[in-house]
Amino acid sequence: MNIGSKIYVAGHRGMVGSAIIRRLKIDGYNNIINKTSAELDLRRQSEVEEFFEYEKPEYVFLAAAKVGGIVANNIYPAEFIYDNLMIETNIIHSAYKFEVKKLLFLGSSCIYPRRAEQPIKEEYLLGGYLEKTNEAYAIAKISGLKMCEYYNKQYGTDFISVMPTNLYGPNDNYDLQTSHVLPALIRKFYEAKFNKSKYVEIWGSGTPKREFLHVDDLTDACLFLMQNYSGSETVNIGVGNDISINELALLISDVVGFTGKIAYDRTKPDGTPRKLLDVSKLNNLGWKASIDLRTGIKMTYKDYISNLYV
Ligand SMILES: NC(=O)c1ccc[n+]([C@@H]2O[C@H](COP(=O)([O-])OP(=O)(O)OC[C@H]3O[C@@H](n4cnc5c(N)ncnc54)[C@H](OP(=O)(O)O)[C@@H]3O)[C@@H](O)[C@H]2O)c1
Ligand SMILES: C[C@@H]1O[C@H](OP(=O)(O)OP(=O)(O)OC[C@H]2O[C@@H](n3cnc4c(=O)[nH]c(N)nc43)[C@H](O)[C@@H]2O)[C@@H](O)[C@H](O)[C@@H]1O
Repeated sequence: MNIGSKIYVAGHRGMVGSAIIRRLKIDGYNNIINKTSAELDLRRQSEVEEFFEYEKPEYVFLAAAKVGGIVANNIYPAEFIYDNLMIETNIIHSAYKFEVKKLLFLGSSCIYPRRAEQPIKEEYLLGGYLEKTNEAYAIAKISGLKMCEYYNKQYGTDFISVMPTNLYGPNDNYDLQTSHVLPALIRKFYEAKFNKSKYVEIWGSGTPKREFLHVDDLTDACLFLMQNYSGSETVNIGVGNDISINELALLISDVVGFTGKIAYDRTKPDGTPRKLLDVSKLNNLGWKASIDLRTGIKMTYKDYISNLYV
C-alpha cells in the first residue's frame, strides 16, 4: 500500500471506519474512496459489484457492519446475522472478482467459545459453544473470516482477518439501548452528574470482565497488519489485560467526577463472563497497544463533551 493506492474504507462513518480514514489522511494517503449506507447499501449484491467494477479499489478495509451492545445483539439476532452475512459476502466476493490486492476484515472477540480458556488464543476458534446473547453476530463474523481463508486457499487472494476486543473512542454510539458498555457508562455518569442524581444504574451484576482497546490503537494495528502481515490465520488485537464492569464503572465515574452510588439492573444480561484475548501473536509480529484505559477514557470523555455542544 503506498500513498497513491486506491483505498476503499467500507463503513467510513462508523467509529472504526472514521478512525481508519483519520489515520490514513495523517499518513498522507490521498486516494481514499467511501460511500454511506444510503448511497450504497452493502447488502445489495449487484450494487456492490457495480461499485467495485467501476471504482476498482486496490485495498479494502471492511469496517462496515451491523454493530451493537449486548442488548441490541440479543433483541435483533435476525438483523445481526442477515446484515453482516450480506455485507461480508458481497464485499469479499467482489474483492476477489475485481482483483483487490489486499483486504482487511474486522471480526470480533465474540467469535470465540463462551467458556474459552483465558487468555483466548486464535486457535480456540470453534472449540466450544458460543455466547447466546451474540451468537447471530458471532456466526456471521466466523463466516466472514472463513470466507477470507477459503478465498485465499482457492483463489490465492490476500485477505486478512483481525479479531479486535471491545473497542471505544471518538465517534462511538451513545444510544443507551444499542450502545456498548463503555460509551453507555460515559453518558450515564455524565448525565447523572449533570442532573445531580443519587445513583447510576448499570446492567447485570457488574462481575463480567472485559478488555478495552482504544480505536486509535486498533487503527494503528490494522495499518501495521495491512503492511506487515499476510496469511489466513486470524490475528487478535487487544491490550492484554481486562477489568470487571464494576471496576470500569468506578473508573468512569472518577473521570467524570460523579460522586453518587452505583445500582444494578439484574434483569439485563451479563453475557460472556470473560473474554480476554491472547495478543502474543500480534506482539511477536512487532505491535503493542499504547493507550492505557484511564487516558483513553479521558480522551473519549472530552470528545463526548465537545460533541454535546456543537
Ligand atoms: N465497536 C466495537 O466494540 C467493536 C469490537 C470489535 C469489532 N468491531 C468491528 O469493527 C467494525 C466497525 O465497528 P464500529 O464500532 O465502527 O461500528 P459502527 O460505528 O456502528 O459503524 C458501522 C458502519 O457500517 C456501516 N453500515 C452498516 N450497515 C451498512 C449497510 N447495509 N450498507 C453500508 N454500510 C453499512 C454504517 O454506515 P452508515 O454510517 O453510512 O450508515 C456505519 O458507518 C465492525 O466490523 C465490528 O464488528 C467493533
Ligand atoms: C464487542 C461487542 O461486544 C458485545 O458483547 P459485550 O461485551 O457483552 O457487550 P456490552 O454491551 O459492551 O456489555 C458488556 C457488559 O457490560 C454490562 N453493562 C453494564 N451496564 C451497561 C450499559 O449501560 N450498557 C451496556 N451495553 N452494557 C452494560 C453488560 O451487561 C455486559 O455484562 C457483543 O454483544 C457484540 O456482538 C460485540 O462482540
